[in-house]
Amino acid sequence: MNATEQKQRAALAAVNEIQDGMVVGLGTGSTAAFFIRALIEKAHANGWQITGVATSKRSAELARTLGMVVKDIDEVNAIDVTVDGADEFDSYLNGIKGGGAALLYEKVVALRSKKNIWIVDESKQSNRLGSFPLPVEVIEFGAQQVALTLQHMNLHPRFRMKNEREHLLTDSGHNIIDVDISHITDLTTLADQLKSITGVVEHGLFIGICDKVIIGTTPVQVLSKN
Ligand SMILES: O=C[C@H](O)[C@H](O)[C@H](O)COP(=O)(O)O
Repeated sequence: MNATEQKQRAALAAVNEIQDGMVVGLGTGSTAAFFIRALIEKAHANGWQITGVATSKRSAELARTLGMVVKDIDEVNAIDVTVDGADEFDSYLNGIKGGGAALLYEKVVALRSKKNIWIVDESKQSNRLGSFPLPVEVIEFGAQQVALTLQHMNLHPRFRMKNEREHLLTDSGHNIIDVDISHITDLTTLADQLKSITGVVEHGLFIGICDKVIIGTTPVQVLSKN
């Protein structure tokens, strides 16, 4: 079964975690898009009232186009569960996110959710995080200075590009600098160091946030936090 089929299977399995009346955090990316479509289909078929809280303009637009009520995070009292993809995860359910540049809103929503589920294909599983470049979201002003700091930290920074000349801009108008953390062993310390750099808004290390990973293999594998 290829990666796309696995993403679809994981997304379908995650829909089983949702009940009528829930406020659901909607992740971003190709796997999350499968989930949004499948959830809305089930909600329509069963007459469910589901409210979505989106982690990107893309996901909000997709959900609204398909008929879901999507609210801003500040308009809901609580988020029952968030279902999102991941770029890499390990056996502790820590991971790297932000391959689609949505890490900031994804983390804001995840940290306010009662439960976080990641839906993935098996290629995302890793013994040690760092094969996927870690996205660091930075404000545009002084972004080159932050890149220099990251260079001095030996993290081989590279700006995420929109095209040959322009930096990519996130939904918040920030830049993304991808860094190489494959040689770093203490990721908690690295996370703290990155957050302490003025100009850094957030990074894509999600440590201790995910409660459950659903891998769309046959049969589906579920990893839960102890
Ligand atoms: O910024 C994007 C997100 O973190 C995505 O959830 C992540 O990149 C996984 O995307 P996909 O499901 O397309 O592999």
